[in-house]
Amino acid sequence: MEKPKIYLGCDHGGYTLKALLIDYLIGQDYEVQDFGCHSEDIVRYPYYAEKVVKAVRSVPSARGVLLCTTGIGMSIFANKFKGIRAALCTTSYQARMTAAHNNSNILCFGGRCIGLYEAQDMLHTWLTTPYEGGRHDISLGLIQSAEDINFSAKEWEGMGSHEP
Ligand SMILES: O=C(CO)[C@H](O)[C@H](O)[C@H](O)COP(=O)(O)O
Repeated sequence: MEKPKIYLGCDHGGYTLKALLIDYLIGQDYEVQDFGCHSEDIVRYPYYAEKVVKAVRSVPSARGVLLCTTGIGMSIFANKFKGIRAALCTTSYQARMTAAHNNSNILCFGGRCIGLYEAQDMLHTWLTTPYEGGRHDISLGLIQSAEDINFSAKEWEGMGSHEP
Protein backbone atom coordinates (compact mmCIF):
# COMPACT_ATOMS: atom_id res chain seq x y z
CA MET A 1 0.00 0.00 0.00
CA GLU A 2 1.56 3.33 -1.06
CA LYS A 3 1.89 5.83 1.78
CA PRO A 4 -0.40 8.85 1.34
CA LYS A 5 0.70 12.39 2.07
CA ILE A 6 -0.76 13.51 5.40
CA TYR A 7 -2.03 17.05 6.03
CA LEU A 8 -2.52 18.03 9.66
CA GLY A 9 -4.29 20.89 11.37
CA CYS A 10 -5.35 21.72 14.89
CA ASP A 11 -6.45 24.39 17.30
CA HIS A 12 -4.99 25.08 20.71
CA GLY A 13 -6.74 22.04 22.21
CA GLY A 14 -5.17 19.70 19.66
CA TYR A 15 -1.73 21.28 19.41
CA THR A 16 0.20 19.05 21.84
CA LEU A 17 -1.15 15.77 20.49
CA LYS A 18 -0.69 16.94 16.90
CA ALA A 19 3.01 17.69 17.51
CA LEU A 20 3.51 14.18 18.92
CA LEU A 21 1.62 12.57 16.04
CA ILE A 22 3.73 14.46 13.50
CA ASP A 23 6.87 12.99 15.12
CA TYR A 24 5.25 9.55 14.97
CA LEU A 25 4.28 9.90 11.29
CA ILE A 26 7.72 11.13 10.26
CA GLY A 27 9.21 8.17 12.13
CA GLN A 28 6.95 5.93 10.03
CA ASP A 29 8.24 7.55 6.80
CA TYR A 30 5.06 9.46 5.98
CA GLU A 31 5.35 12.79 4.20
CA VAL A 32 3.50 15.34 6.34
CA GLN A 33 2.45 18.96 5.99
CA ASP A 34 1.43 20.91 9.08
CA PHE A 35 -1.10 23.70 8.53
CA GLY A 36 -0.98 24.93 12.12
CA CYS A 37 -1.78 26.16 14.61
CA HIS A 38 1.70 26.32 16.10
CA SER A 39 1.14 26.85 19.82
CA GLU A 40 -1.45 26.52 22.58
CA ASP A 41 -2.54 30.13 22.14
CA ILE A 42 -6.30 30.25 21.67
CA VAL A 43 -7.40 30.19 18.01
CA ARG A 44 -10.57 29.32 16.10
CA TYR A 45 -10.47 25.81 14.70
CA PRO A 46 -12.37 26.38 11.40
CA TYR A 47 -9.43 28.39 9.97
CA TYR A 48 -7.12 25.39 10.34
CA ALA A 49 -9.70 22.81 9.30
CA GLU A 50 -10.31 24.75 6.08
CA LYS A 51 -6.64 24.54 5.08
CA VAL A 52 -6.59 20.76 5.58
CA VAL A 53 -9.92 20.32 3.78
CA LYS A 54 -8.61 22.26 0.77
CA ALA A 55 -5.40 20.24 0.66
CA VAL A 56 -7.18 16.89 0.97
CA ARG A 57 -9.68 17.82 -1.75
CA SER A 58 -6.88 18.80 -4.12
CA VAL A 59 -4.97 15.49 -3.90
CA PRO A 60 -7.23 12.42 -4.22
CA SER A 61 -4.83 10.06 -2.43
CA ALA A 62 -4.07 12.47 0.43
CA ARG A 63 -5.36 12.12 3.97
CA GLY A 64 -5.97 14.69 6.67
CA VAL A 65 -5.78 14.68 10.44
CA LEU A 66 -7.63 17.35 12.44
CA LEU A 67 -7.45 17.85 16.18
CA CYS A 68 -9.25 20.16 18.56
CA THR A 69 -10.10 19.77 22.24
CA THR A 70 -12.81 17.19 21.59
CA GLY A 71 -12.45 16.61 17.82
CA ILE A 72 -16.13 17.42 17.48
CA GLY A 73 -15.91 20.95 16.09
CA MET A 74 -13.26 19.89 13.58
CA SER A 75 -15.38 16.98 12.34
CA ILE A 76 -18.55 19.11 12.10
CA PHE A 77 -16.70 21.73 10.08
CA ALA A 78 -14.83 19.35 7.76
CA ASN A 79 -17.96 17.38 6.90
CA LYS A 80 -19.62 20.51 5.49
CA PHE A 81 -17.40 20.19 2.40
CA LYS A 82 -18.17 18.08 -0.64
CA GLY A 83 -15.88 15.10 -0.97
CA ILE A 84 -14.81 15.16 2.66
CA ARG A 85 -15.54 12.17 4.85
CA ALA A 86 -14.20 13.11 8.26
CA ALA A 87 -14.36 10.55 11.06
CA LEU A 88 -14.05 11.38 14.74
CA CYS A 89 -12.61 8.27 16.36
CA THR A 90 -11.94 7.23 19.93
CA THR A 91 -11.14 3.55 19.37
CA SER A 92 -9.00 1.56 16.94
CA TYR A 93 -12.08 -0.46 16.00
CA GLN A 94 -13.75 2.75 14.78
CA ALA A 95 -10.56 3.74 12.94
CA ARG A 96 -10.44 0.38 11.15
CA MET A 97 -14.14 0.42 10.32
CA THR A 98 -14.17 3.97 9.01
CA ALA A 99 -11.27 3.17 6.68
CA ALA A 100 -12.85 -0.08 5.51
CA HIS A 101 -16.47 1.05 5.25
CA ASN A 102 -16.55 4.87 4.93
CA ASN A 103 -13.32 5.40 2.97
CA SER A 104 -12.83 8.39 5.26
CA ASN A 105 -10.22 10.88 4.11
CA ILE A 106 -9.87 12.88 7.34
CA LEU A 107 -9.42 11.48 10.84
CA CYS A 108 -10.38 13.70 13.77
CA PHE A 109 -9.12 13.40 17.33
CA GLY A 110 -9.92 15.11 20.59
CA GLY A 111 -6.52 16.29 21.74
CA ARG A 112 -7.64 16.42 25.35
CA CYS A 113 -9.75 13.25 25.19
CA ILE A 114 -7.34 10.49 24.20
CA GLY A 115 -3.79 9.46 24.97
CA LEU A 116 -0.81 9.40 22.63
CA TYR A 117 -0.58 5.63 22.27
CA GLU A 118 -4.29 5.26 21.55
CA ALA A 119 -4.01 8.02 18.93
CA GLN A 120 -0.94 6.42 17.34
CA ASP A 121 -2.66 3.07 17.14
CA MET A 122 -5.82 4.59 15.63
CA LEU A 123 -3.78 6.54 13.10
CA HIS A 124 -1.72 3.51 12.10
CA THR A 125 -4.86 1.36 11.82
CA TRP A 126 -6.69 4.00 9.75
CA LEU A 127 -3.75 4.51 7.38
CA THR A 128 -3.13 0.83 6.75
CA THR A 129 -6.69 -0.49 6.45
CA PRO A 130 -7.92 -0.53 2.84
CA TYR A 131 -11.41 0.55 1.79
CA GLU A 132 -13.49 -2.55 1.07
CA GLY A 133 -15.76 -1.07 -1.61
CA GLY A 134 -18.59 -3.42 -2.63
CA ARG A 135 -21.79 -2.74 -0.69
CA HIS A 136 -20.21 0.31 0.93
CA ASP A 137 -20.07 2.04 -2.45
CA ILE A 138 -23.89 2.20 -2.29
CA SER A 139 -23.78 4.15 0.99
CA LEU A 140 -21.01 6.43 -0.24
CA GLY A 141 -23.00 7.10 -3.41
CA LEU A 142 -26.01 8.12 -1.28
CA ILE A 143 -23.81 10.44 0.78
CA GLN A 144 -22.44 11.94 -2.45
CA SER A 145 -25.97 12.55 -3.73
CA ALA A 146 -26.86 14.32 -0.47
CA GLU A 147 -23.85 16.63 -0.79
CA ASP A 148 -25.47 18.56 -3.64
CA ILE A 149 -28.76 19.18 -1.91
CA ASN A 150 -30.00 22.52 -0.67
CA PHE A 151 -32.71 21.30 1.68
CA SER A 152 -34.69 24.52 1.51
CA ALA A 153 -35.14 24.10 -2.24
CA LYS A 154 -35.21 20.41 -2.89
CA GLU A 155 -35.49 17.21 -0.96
CA TRP A 156 -32.77 14.68 -1.10
CA GLU A 157 -33.74 11.82 -3.42
CA GLY A 158 -32.84 9.28 -0.77
CA MET A 159 -35.14 10.83 1.82
CA GLY A 160 -38.23 8.78 2.55
CA SER A 161 -37.10 6.06 0.19
CA HIS A 162 -36.70 2.49 1.25
CA GLU A 163 -33.94 0.03 0.63
CA PRO A 164 -34.69 -2.17 -2.35
O1 LIG B 1 -13.14 21.16 20.93
C1 LIG B 1 -13.37 22.14 20.27
C2 LIG B 1 -14.56 22.28 19.44
O2 LIG B 1 -15.26 21.08 19.33
C3 LIG B 1 -12.44 23.26 20.23
O3 LIG B 1 -11.19 22.67 20.19
C4 LIG B 1 -12.35 24.23 21.36
O4 LIG B 1 -11.08 24.08 21.92
C5 LIG B 1 -13.30 24.04 22.48
O5 LIG B 1 -14.54 24.48 22.04
C6 LIG B 1 -12.83 24.82 23.70
O6 LIG B 1 -12.69 26.15 23.36
P1 LIG B 1 -11.87 27.16 24.26
O7 LIG B 1 -11.76 28.41 23.43
O8 LIG B 1 -10.55 26.53 24.56
O9 LIG B 1 -12.70 27.37 25.51
